[in-house]
Amino acid sequence: MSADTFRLQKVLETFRSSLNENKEVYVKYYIAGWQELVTFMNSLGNVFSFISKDVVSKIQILENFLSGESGSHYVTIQSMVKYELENDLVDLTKRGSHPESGCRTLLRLHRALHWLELFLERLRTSTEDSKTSVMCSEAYNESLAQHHPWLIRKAVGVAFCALPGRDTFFEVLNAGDHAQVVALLGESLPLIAEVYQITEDLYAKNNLLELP
Ligand SMILES: CCCCCCCC/C=C\CCCCCCCC(=O)N[C@@H](COP(=O)(O)O)[C@H](O)/C=C/CCCCCCCCCCCCC
Repeated sequence: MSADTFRLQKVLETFRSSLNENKEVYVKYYIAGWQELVTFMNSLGNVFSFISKDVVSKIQILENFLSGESGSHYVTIQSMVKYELENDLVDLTKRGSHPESGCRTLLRLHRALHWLELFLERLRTSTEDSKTSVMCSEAYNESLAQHHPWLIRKAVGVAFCALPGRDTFFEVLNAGDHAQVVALLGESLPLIAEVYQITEDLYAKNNLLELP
């Protein structure tokens, strides 16, 4: 199996590594989790490339901060928020001199993490008759869609129609038979939910949930 092969287990491991004992979220592992998900999306075909390009560009912005001269402030989401707010590095109400701050970039991924949580929970509890496209779009409408303009929502709707059926989807997750995938999803979801909630609370406390 090549290093580029997607495995659900790797997603679980990266999100597990992203939390420390103080419940801080490591940016390095958070973006590594997203990188794994991009690998998965790329394996589904070119119709998803406009989505993966957007995720990759956001991962790149955060990687640049991490490896830059202020990298030590970007080790955790908590330290990033503190540093950027204390140094006026975030456009809070309209886009200005900091259109690609770490806080606003991570917020886009954070909203997408909510979609992932809702989708994976549907997948975990799905039956043979369930359609991935329906599960995906229901999760999307309950989360990310509220933040996307009409044109993006339409393009996303088209992409959902190209999703493989449930059986193929389970195979691509590369985690064994259906029962094993369901078990691993059951293990992964609380971790993803915890990372999501910690970030949500931090952003809410600092009034960062609507960054332009
Ligand atoms: C455990 C694995 C099983 C499931 C694997 C799913 C893999 C999903 C990988 C990525 C999910 C998509 C993440 C999308 C991030 C979107 C961030 C965003 O909202 N960007 C928009 C706003 O950015 P700014 O303009 O403000 O910088 C941007 O405009 C959006 C562009 C593209 C559309 C994104 C739509 C996302 C739809 C939901 C994902 C569908 C993936 C289906 C694959 C199963």
